[in-house]
Amino acid sequence: MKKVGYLGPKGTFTEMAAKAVFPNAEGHQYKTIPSSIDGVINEEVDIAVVPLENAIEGSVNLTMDYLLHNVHLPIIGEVIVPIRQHLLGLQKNSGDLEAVRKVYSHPHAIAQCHNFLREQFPHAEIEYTNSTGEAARYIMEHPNELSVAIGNELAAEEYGLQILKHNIHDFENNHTRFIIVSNNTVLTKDHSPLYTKHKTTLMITLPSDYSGALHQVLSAFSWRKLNLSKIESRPTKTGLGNYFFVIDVDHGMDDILIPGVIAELEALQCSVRVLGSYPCYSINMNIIAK
Ligand SMILES: O=C(O)C(=O)C[C@]1(C(=O)O)C=C[C@@H](O)C=C1
Repeated sequence: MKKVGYLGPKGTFTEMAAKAVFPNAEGHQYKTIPSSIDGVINEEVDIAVVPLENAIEGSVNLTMDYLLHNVHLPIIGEVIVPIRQHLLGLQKNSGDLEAVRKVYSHPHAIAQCHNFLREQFPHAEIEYTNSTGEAARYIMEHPNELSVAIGNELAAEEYGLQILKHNIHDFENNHTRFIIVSNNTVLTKDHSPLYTKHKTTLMITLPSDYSGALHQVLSAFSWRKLNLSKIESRPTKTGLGNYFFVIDVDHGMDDILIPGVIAELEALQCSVRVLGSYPCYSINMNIIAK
């Protein structure tokens, strides 16, 4: 049986993502995103599932930078999960939300609910936790505090909390994209009925800063009619203004088009690292509810 590592404790969105794609795997919970990735490097687990991008908050830079700078681990899959943030608390505190002193959650969950928090709890303190699951567990463990958490319905169930308010995220179309990394596993379109398409992610470093450099890079994709679904620049961490580009191509690795792009970019003196070519899965609320 495969072992899958993810951000714990029980009741995180990452657990939802991992269980949707690997329903029969043995789950291992880690305290942070880097430690779940290290779990694969240290061979404690076969696979790690980590968040990479949220529709409201943007990229999870911690994940991106850890994969770019700290480890060499291929991306073997992607899963997109709808994110429904709820206000969670103990039943005994449910009657008096005005009395709430502190709101606990993961920084991204807090950021997804900024407007709600400003309107409903203008004077409450925000306490950041390593995950939404950790916030929910904290509320359960501290019944005498006048505190609430932001998290999902799995966490409410796991820690015996009540959903005090449903769907408190500020924008309806809230989704998070998780990536799956592994050294010993290859996923295919047949792995799961949630399959949608294949993608390839490339990390490209330009040789130097000259006019039209990025245009040349992009034209290698455009004349081959390769659609890009994301382009992002991240600091190389070698000095101000030094960046590389991370580009998602809506196309799996093949024998002609992607190798052609790579050869063309290398001829332009760019360096290219393939971060992964992988199947994408997408889940809906009905699957989560099961
Ligand atoms: O705290 C969790 O539940 C997580 O799985 C982390 C995380 C994130 O890092 O963005 C995942 C999905 C949501 O966007 C909020 C938090």
